[in-house]
Amino acid sequence: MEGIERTAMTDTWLKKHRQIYLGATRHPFILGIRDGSVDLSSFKRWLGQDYLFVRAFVPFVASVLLKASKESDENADIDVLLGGLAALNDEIAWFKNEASKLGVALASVVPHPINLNYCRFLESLMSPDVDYTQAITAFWAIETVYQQSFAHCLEEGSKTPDDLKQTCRRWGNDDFGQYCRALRSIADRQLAKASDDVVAKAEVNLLNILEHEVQFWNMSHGKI
Ligand SMILES: Cc1ncc(CNC=O)c(N)n1
Repeated sequence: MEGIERTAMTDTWLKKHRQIYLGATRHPFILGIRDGSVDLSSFKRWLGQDYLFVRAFVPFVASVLLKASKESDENADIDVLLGGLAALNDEIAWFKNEASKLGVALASVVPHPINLNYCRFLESLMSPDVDYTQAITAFWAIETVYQQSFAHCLEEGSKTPDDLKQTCRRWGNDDFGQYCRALRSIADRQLAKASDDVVAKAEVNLLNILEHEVQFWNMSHGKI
């Protein structure tokens, strides 16, 4: 392998699965935010469900941190993951504040079956049988879908209403973009030294995540 640079795995996958990836990051719900046509009831439904998702995401991120501490020799990985947990702490406070502004009672939000399904998938990734490479790759994918989706709503030419801009900035800001790039480079480093079996599993997980994310956005319509 010496002297031969393997192309970054995530790059290969995003090219190979471009259409599915765009299905998750350019979903009609996001396009509706971007052009201002989204309705408030959809936004509120997404907010309530995503709050529940984020609460379930915390133990998943903790499990990735635990795997990093056991399986990675890089202290820097822990720093990145700890930053991720700190961001989730802010995020939960933001959800509570946003929900109270919009009159969404978080304590009485009933988790939708699509949400429960995604949370069950997260739980399966927390198993000790799932190694650090798979866990960090899944983590990168989940964060990146939100980063890319909301950054799209802030690009030149977008007509995102002012009151939705702060939501978009939460995931679409440059720091979050930098953080996602850090996760991506950890994932690529791990994938470059992983067995074919682990790489294959990580790719299947990526496809599952993209599908879960599409379903999650679909939920905002309230028709399913
Ligand atoms: C369904 C879903 N996917 C990804 C994220 C982004 N990560 C943490 O906030 C999220 N909030 N919700």
